[in-house]
Amino acid sequence: AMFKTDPVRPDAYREFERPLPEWFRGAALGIFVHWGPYSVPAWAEPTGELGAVPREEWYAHNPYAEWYANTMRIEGSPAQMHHERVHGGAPYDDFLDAWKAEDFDADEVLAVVAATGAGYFIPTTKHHDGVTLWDAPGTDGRNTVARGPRQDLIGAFADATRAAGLRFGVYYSGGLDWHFSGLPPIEHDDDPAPDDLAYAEYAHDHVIDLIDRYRPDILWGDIRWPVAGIEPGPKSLAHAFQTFYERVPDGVVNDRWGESHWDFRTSEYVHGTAVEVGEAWENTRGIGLSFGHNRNETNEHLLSAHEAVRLLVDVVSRGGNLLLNIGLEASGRIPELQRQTLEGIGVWNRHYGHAVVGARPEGRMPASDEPWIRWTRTDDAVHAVVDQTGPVRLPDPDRVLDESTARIGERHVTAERVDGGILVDVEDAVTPVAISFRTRD
Ligand SMILES: C[C@@H]1N[C@H](CNC(=O)c2cc3ccccc3[nH]2)[C@@H](O)[C@H](O)[C@@H]1O
Repeated sequence: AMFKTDPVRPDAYREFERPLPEWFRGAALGIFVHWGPYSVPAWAEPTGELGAVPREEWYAHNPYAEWYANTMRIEGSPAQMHHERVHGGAPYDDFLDAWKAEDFDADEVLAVVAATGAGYFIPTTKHHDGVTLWDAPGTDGRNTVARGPRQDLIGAFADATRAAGLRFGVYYSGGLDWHFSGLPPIEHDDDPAPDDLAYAEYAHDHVIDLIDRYRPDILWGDIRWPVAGIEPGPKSLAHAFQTFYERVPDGVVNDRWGESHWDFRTSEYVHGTAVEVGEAWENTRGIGLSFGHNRNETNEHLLSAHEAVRLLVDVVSRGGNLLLNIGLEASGRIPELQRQTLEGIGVWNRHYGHAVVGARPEGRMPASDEPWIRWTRTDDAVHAVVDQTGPVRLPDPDRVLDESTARIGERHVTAERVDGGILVDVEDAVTPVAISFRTRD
């Protein structure tokens, strides 16, 4: 199947296993960017979230606007009708030439990203349409240096990310490349994907080039790796991982490189129970229903800042990171609705980031979500994040904590033990509220 099953770790890849670097484990939040020729039409049906849409509907009504090159080729799909009506059925590559990135300023994007409190930033370098955002080997000019933006967008992002003091990652679509493979549109989960050695070596050379030129801290593969590239050989995936860890000793790779190796697991929209255990995992999603910008998305489709913060706190309380995606407009601007959510996350993190950045699970999961509460732990403190104000009764935490040290942000608050719990008076605060206690063990 095209999507990852539960990858096994062949012996040939065991040499790459290592402890998860603290910089990744404690990061809490990463920001993704999907940006490509698909950002010109920026059109998809806001069908629903991955996991909530029946699989038989998914491909012809794909809410992922970055799948436009596939959806527009499906007979009778609304995207095909849209493409005929609005773009006269023109070749997809016309969008590469129409993509000007005229308002793009990498430092401006990274200023918004850094203000969220995120610890890392990952742009797409090649999505499923095969267009590379740098002058990648073998692309024969089908890239953003030779055409469209006429700029090494990955280099610009890498420099701006480092200048902003964040870790830098690269997303690479290993499992799908509709241009290279020339296959018919995908309409079912198990439709074929490029698996031959020629493609595996082509993709290997791209990953090596990204490592050599941008020294990414994260290799974020997608879908999977071509099977022919898993086998030993001069251009095998093992060679790429070897090169990566030599150049970036505290680098990490995700779990979408086929049956090979991973430093951290990933889930997408739907929380994957098999994946979300321990502390080496990440949940990714768009701010809306799509990763690529979709002009059809309105407020109702997007996470508000409040909803995004609750998701962030929930993920961190269970040991993971949240990788939240921005779909940039073709111009290079951040869509206004998405910017509002990002700014709201930043406001919250300025108040309560101490409860999530560098935090670990506190070791209990709430029985229910009424009232909603999530616990985290940092070096010498325990944090109860609640989503209400007024008198709040915290269920008795297993850890012995000193209720006399209760704080909300910098402010000391009164907390008293009442039958089997701790009563805290939460006055006007930014919700959700992190109530912090010193531990006394
Ligand atoms: C970030 C997102 N990834 C999609 C491919 N998804 C997977 O390979 C995938 C989904 C998923 C869900 C649970 C566990 C593993 C998974 N892999 C792409 O098809 C989207 O365009 C977008 O780039």
